[in-house]
Amino acid sequence: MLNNNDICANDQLIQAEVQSWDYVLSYVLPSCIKCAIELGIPDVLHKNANPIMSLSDLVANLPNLNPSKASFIPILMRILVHSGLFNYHQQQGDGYSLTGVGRLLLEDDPFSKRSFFLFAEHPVVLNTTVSVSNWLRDDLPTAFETAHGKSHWDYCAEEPEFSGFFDNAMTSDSRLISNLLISDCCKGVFEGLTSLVDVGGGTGTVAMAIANAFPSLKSIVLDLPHVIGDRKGTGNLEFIAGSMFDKIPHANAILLKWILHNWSDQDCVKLLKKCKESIPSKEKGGKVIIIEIVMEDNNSNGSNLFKHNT
Ligand SMILES: C[S@@+](CC[C@H](N)C(=O)[O-])C[C@H]1O[C@@H](n2cnc3c(N)ncnc32)[C@H](O)[C@@H]1O
Ligand SMILES: COc1cc(O)c2c(=O)c(O)c(-c3ccc(O)c(O)c3)oc2c1
Repeated sequence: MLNNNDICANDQLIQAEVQSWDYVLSYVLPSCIKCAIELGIPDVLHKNANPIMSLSDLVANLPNLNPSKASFIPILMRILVHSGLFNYHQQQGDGYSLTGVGRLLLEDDPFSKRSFFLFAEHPVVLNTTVSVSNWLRDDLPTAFETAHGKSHWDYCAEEPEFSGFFDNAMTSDSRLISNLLISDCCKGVFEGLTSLVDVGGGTGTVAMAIANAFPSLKSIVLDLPHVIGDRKGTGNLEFIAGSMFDKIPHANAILLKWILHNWSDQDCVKLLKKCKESIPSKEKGGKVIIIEIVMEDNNSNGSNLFKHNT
């Protein structure tokens, strides 16, 4: 048993205590970001900070803030300043402005990540994340099924409100990535292709950018019927509703952006075999282009575990 003097001298314990508060309170920041977005703070700052906006002007311009809650805004702003989303300018007469990452919370920024923040804090997602330990104890394939009784995709087909949040989140990421894909650093991948299927291509943001950048390349978006809806292509862009596990249209190339990570290894093998059936051989120019977030394997322990199991 440690006495008080031992605790005082135990640097490791003090450090662990500090670190544990970081973990315990880590739920605060995402909920503050959601709150700021829903109150319209980033957009109000963007329109009115010239170059900074005072707290009283900010509070007066928030469209749906109940006046009785105005005194809570400084603490919200303090958390968001501390986290690097807003700047606080003390020398220039007390005021706020947006930082570079804060700009990504704007509704109309071309690379806005707003929808991803709102999706990540959606109650359906939060209920999934708190179900992980139950999922590890039951025999269902995903934590989503443990929490909601059906797969994420079946749920989306039945719940247009949640499906909209998900599709908007994916679209927000695709805007930045599609600009990158057609830029000098990546466009070589598409040169010489005459057709491409964006499998699970969602609302078509990436396929549309590729179709515009390469007029002689036909871009096809394949996704589930509730995502394609009544989207119609134009010119060299086509939308097809269907399941990638049934049939993938024939093309020179297939794009899989953020698809494989959603599926088990067995399903990925099934899907990649379907892809192979739909493209020419490698020698004849066929290719599958995969875009995923890759974790670096610097201290190998975690990912080696996975390698042993698969
Ligand atoms: C993580 S999202 C990625 C969307 C898009 N590729 C992107 O990066 O923004 C996965 C997509 O796969 C689609 N999807 C899921 N199951 C599918 C299936 N069986 N056939 C076709 N698309 C499917 C979903 O509707 C969703 O649009
Ligand atoms: C880079 O961040 C990503 C990328 C993705 O492709 C997905 C994704 O596909 C996904 O289903 C989900 C997801 C997470 C929790 C849920 O409860 C849920 O219904 C869906 O999150 C993602 C996050």
